[in-house]
Amino acid sequence: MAEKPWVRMVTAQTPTNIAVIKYWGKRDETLILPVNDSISVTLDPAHLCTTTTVAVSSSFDQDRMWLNGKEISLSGGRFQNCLREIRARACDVEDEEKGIKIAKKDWEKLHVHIASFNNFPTAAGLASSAAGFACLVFALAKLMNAKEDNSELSAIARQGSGSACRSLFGGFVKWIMGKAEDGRDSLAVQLVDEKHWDELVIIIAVVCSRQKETSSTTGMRDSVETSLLLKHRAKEVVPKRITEMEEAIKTRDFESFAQLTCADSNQFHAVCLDTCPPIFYMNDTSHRIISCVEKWNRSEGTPQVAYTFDAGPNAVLIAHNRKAATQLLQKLLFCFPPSSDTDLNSYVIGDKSILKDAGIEDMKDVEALPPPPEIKDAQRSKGDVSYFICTKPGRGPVLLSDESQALLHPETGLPK
Ligand SMILES: Nc1ncnc2c1ncn2[C@@H]1O[C@H](COP(=O)(O)OP(=O)(O)OP(=O)(O)O)[C@@H](O)[C@H]1O
Ligand SMILES: C[C@@](O)(CCOP(=O)(O)OP(=O)(O)O)CC(=O)O
Repeated sequence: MAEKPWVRMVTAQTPTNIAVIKYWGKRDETLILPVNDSISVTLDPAHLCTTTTVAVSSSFDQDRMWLNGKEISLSGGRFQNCLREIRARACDVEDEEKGIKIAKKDWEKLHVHIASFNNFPTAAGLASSAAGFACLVFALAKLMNAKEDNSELSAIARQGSGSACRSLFGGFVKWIMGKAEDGRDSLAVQLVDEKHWDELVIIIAVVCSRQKETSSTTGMRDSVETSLLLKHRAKEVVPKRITEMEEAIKTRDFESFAQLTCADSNQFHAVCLDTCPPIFYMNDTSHRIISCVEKWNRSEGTPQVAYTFDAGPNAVLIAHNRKAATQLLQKLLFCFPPSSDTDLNSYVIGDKSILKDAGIEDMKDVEALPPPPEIKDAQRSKGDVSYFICTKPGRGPVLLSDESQALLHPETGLPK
């Protein structure tokens, strides 16, 4: 090792993902092994992503982490499992430019600093844990020169949070549940990359929620213990749906894709209701959004939009193409206009070009929107949606080589 204090850093950016065939239920709580396969679409990191810088230095005396600028404890089992698994795969590192040489055996003694930032709200039902653990594992693997490919790394990220394993790839991703008791075959694989079906547009309605939600971890534990519907779903329903979903994605068959996505989201929430005590993740606004999409799809004769809801009230709406997304946004803004003190610019974020396509430039345009003809006596309710995010399927993790994007100081290894 070099004699004078040195810091080696790596910065990575990782997307979040939304499941279209849901993971719900574990067969092993510690290793995080699921009761069924799941499939997700990765969301464009331009709008929703985690950036993580990891640093190693002989001068660090303990592992430390800062999340969104605040120091957090790394003592939790999930962080410890990820750190241990990555350290076990560390290899020799040589940085000639900085004169740093770290031998494989040294990694056991060296400590790391981690700084992470989510460009979207943390723990708000937007899968920050998925992007967060994927980014942590990916960045540490690069720092420690681990030779594992992204599928192998996904099996480590899985031990941070199950859904995190699917954030190691872009496009559409399948988490294979695996059979092995030690979980080595429970990992993610890419089905197709983000270019395969690039006409899809995704609009997320971040729904105001007053009630405290049951965490996914607790919720799925209760479902495994009490829901008979979950047993039936995992054994009979999901295996068939996985095959059909893979085919729909491969052939870009939006009709089948939408039917499967909506049905699977609804069944997941039915399992939550079938759990004792029952879990309510969706609220009235979520139900109104479903009804709005169902009515429109029905009136068109063929689905224009698919909806899916995770463990919270937020709606993720996947539109067939830009035209459908434009019409969808008009309908959504009619039904859920911003409250009087919110400006349009902060109400529709992400890819704002869809707003432009919809001919909406200011609040006057929102007020002038016609009611969706397929909804009888369409009501307008202000303030039920916090904001909308317009996005699309996106790429997997990347390394950021520009040091100015690092979250840790290159000399001290402390947050900038
Ligand atoms: N960038 C990050 N790096 C590492 N861990 C993170 C990061 N962001 C979030 N986490 C972890 O995930 C936890 C939040 O996960 P939680 O499941 O409560 O919310 P969520 O993933 O945002 O929402 P949901 O799972 O309902 O979609 C945080 O407390 C932290 O432990
Ligand atoms: C409803 C879901 O979003 C559940 C995600 O659960 P988590 O991955 O957050 O749970 P843990 O593995 O306990 O961390 C469906 C999905 O993403 O497949």
